[in-house]
Amino acid sequence: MSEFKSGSLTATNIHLAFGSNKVLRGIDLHVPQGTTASVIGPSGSGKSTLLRVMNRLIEPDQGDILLDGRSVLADNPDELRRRIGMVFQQFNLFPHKTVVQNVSLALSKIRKMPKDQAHSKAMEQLELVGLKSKADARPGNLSGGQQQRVAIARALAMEPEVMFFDEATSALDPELVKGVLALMTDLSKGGMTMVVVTHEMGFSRNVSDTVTFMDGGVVVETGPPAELFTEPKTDRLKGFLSDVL
Ligand SMILES: Nc1ncnc2c1ncn2[C@@H]1O[C@H](COP(=O)(O)OP(=O)(O)OP(=O)(O)O)[C@@H](O)[C@H]1O
Repeated sequence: MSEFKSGSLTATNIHLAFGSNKVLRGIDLHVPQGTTASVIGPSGSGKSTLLRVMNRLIEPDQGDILLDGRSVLADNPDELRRRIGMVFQQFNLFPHKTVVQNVSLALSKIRKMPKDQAHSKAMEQLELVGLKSKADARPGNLSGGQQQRVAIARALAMEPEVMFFDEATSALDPELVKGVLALMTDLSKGGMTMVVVTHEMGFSRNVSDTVTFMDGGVVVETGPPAELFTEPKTDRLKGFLSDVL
């Protein structure tokens, strides 16, 4: 998997409040092209909100977001969301469409690709995630792990420059987590630029290039996994790791 279009992603001094709840308080995150950044931290620390701000599902109160060094805040948010693929905890597949239709729909509707072309592109993506044989099934007849792989195929079909994963394995039964993490690992090794919010410390430690530990809406520590996991500098990270490892 080395054919990805890929860009660098930078967020600088991001602030966001929901009413009086200051959820993001000056976040900086730099994800060089072709690398994987994992974002870890306790529940409520602002990780999911940060992803949503970076693809402009939510507008920041302050700060900038740059793709390939250029600010995207003035662009049409729909255009940005085409450049950043997102995979959520819930797969949000259309239950009454087939698997291949779920993948091809956005290609024909948003990319305006002719239907037969969208279908072959969708089949290619399903092959990539190991689910070509399920093309004509309904999502409800697939396991949760397979459904999540369809959601990943759907995002990849749009040829994003960056992929966001927001707790992509949290809703899965433990035995299904492995397959999805293996696919994410393949994407990472294949050179996709990725931001992965995760509770999977094994992925964060063994696959990501950098780890960012958030707590209370700020970045407490960031660096290579070997550093953060073996020599945490702050009591907050030490405490978090002793709880989760
Ligand atoms: N749409 C919203 N409106 C109001 N408050 C929100 C909204 N979304 C998130 N919040 C609040 O923002 C804070 C951070 O939430 P967020 O989901 O970003 O945390 P998280 O680190 O991803 O947590 P988790 O690991 O549990 O998913 C929480 O206090 C949450 O209640």
